[in-house]
Amino acid sequence: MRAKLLLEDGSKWEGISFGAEGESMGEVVFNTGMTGYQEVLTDPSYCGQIVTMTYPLIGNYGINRHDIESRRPFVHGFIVREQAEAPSHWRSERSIGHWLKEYELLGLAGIDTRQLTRRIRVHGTMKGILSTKEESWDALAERLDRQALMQDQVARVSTQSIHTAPSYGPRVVLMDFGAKYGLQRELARRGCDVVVVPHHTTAEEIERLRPDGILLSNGPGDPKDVPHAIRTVASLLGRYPLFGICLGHQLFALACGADTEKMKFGHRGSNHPVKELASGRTWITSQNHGYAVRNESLTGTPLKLTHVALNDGTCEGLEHQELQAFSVQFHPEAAPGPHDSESLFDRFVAGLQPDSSLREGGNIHA
Ligand SMILES: NC(=O)CC[C@H](N)C(=O)O
Repeated sequence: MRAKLLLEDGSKWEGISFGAEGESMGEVVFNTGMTGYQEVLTDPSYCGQIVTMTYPLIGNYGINRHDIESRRPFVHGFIVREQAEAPSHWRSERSIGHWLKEYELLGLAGIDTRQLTRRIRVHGTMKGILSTKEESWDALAERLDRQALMQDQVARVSTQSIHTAPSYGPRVVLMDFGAKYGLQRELARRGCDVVVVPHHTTAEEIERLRPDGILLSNGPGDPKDVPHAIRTVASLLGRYPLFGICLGHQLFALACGADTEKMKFGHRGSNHPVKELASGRTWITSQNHGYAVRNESLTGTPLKLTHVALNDGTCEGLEHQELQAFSVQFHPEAAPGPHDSESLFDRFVAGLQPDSSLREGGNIHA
């Protein structure tokens, strides 16, 4: 079956459908990872986006039950040069096409993804519509025109209710704006007592959970679309040690008086070089963001720039100069990607001071 993609700039792309049938609209972005497509598809930060992979062959090691990063894929469509119909890997359970169909997601293969990526790099990310329907480009253009990009992605992907992963270590409240499983995995590895809370949880509700620290998760969309979360972060500041990742980093910056802006085409891939300014060391990082904290907006705030992207000089990390709070724009949990920066979780957890009556082996009722 054929499938079409129409972009906001009027460019038309035709290829082969490999997922569900129907129609889907979203912001068309590209990811440069050579592997890790399953983690990309299930990263809730891609909610509302149609993702193009620049690597030409995707799906060759199939889909397995280990590499998912959330309860389901949240992308609005997937575009590849070539889809491997017969994956080969001992962990593989099915092909990417079968899996996309199960979740009623559209896939488009057989187009020149390099040309599409160059177009996005020149024009910036754009709205696009994918369709398997037999109809004119004009009809498609009309519907693309009428639909706006969504702004409520965080509410769509965040947990609906509080859930816990109890342990004896420091209690971390993970504010879920669309958290990847990797964040919980890293906290669990360090023995943390994790409480995951919905995006709209207030500072008072969080206080009642008696946390030792707060982790602000990654998540989709513009950080300014969740003003309630910015207010909550502002009132948690100084009361608990705080660590922000990706959207969490942007919310932390906004809560401290800095500003964010939309990037032309963002950073999405598994090999983005970032310089840690204190040591002069370069880390290779996993990234997925379309917004960034404006470096100039840091003037007059209590924030210090700690990490910069080597490709374009944009802000990749911040630290509060008086309070125990820091954040990074990239993904220290990787998944997919290199583990150069995972020590950031050690730094966060080492700075937490758990209630001593709850130490492992101790009598919690003493
Ligand atoms: N991965 C993320 O948390 C992304 C943050 C934000 N949605 C952005 O695109 O910049």
